Amino acid sequence: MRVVVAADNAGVELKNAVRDQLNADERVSEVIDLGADSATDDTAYPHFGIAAAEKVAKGEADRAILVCGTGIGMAISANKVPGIRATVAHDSYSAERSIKSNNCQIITFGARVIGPELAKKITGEWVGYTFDPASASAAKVACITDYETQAAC
Ligand SMILES: O=C[C@H](O)[C@H](O)COP(=O)(O)O
Repeated sequence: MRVVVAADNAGVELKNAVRDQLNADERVSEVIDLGADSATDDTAYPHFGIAAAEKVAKGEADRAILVCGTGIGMAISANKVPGIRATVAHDSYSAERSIKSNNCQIITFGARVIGPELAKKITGEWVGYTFDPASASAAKVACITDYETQAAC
């Protein structure tokens, strides 16, 4: 699994902690860090969120974890990229269902909301989940995709 990580200045520290854990996870083949590299980088979160989501949408990565102050701005930004399903996931159950129900490629964390230990725990669990295209959830996700591509659903 290839995972992109990115954060704005509010999320740099948590992003780095998540990145380091992903790098140590043998289930993860590649971690692509798009920055920010420093809390002094004041590039706004949409630039990071959109860049990360585009990498996933292009097939250059499988998933992404994005961090800002709340996780909300990153989720909104990533969801503007066609084909991307992103959500804030500050608890284990939501992170699990983001994959199993919604086939989300991206979860986001708010560094002002969640602590590093819980974020790392959720990250480890999240890597282990896969979406079942034969599940009853698949048609529901397909409805979203159909809307996005302007087909009826
Ligand atoms: O969703 C936005 C993020 O939380 C960001 O880190 C902070 O945004 P703000 O400076 O506009 O509050």
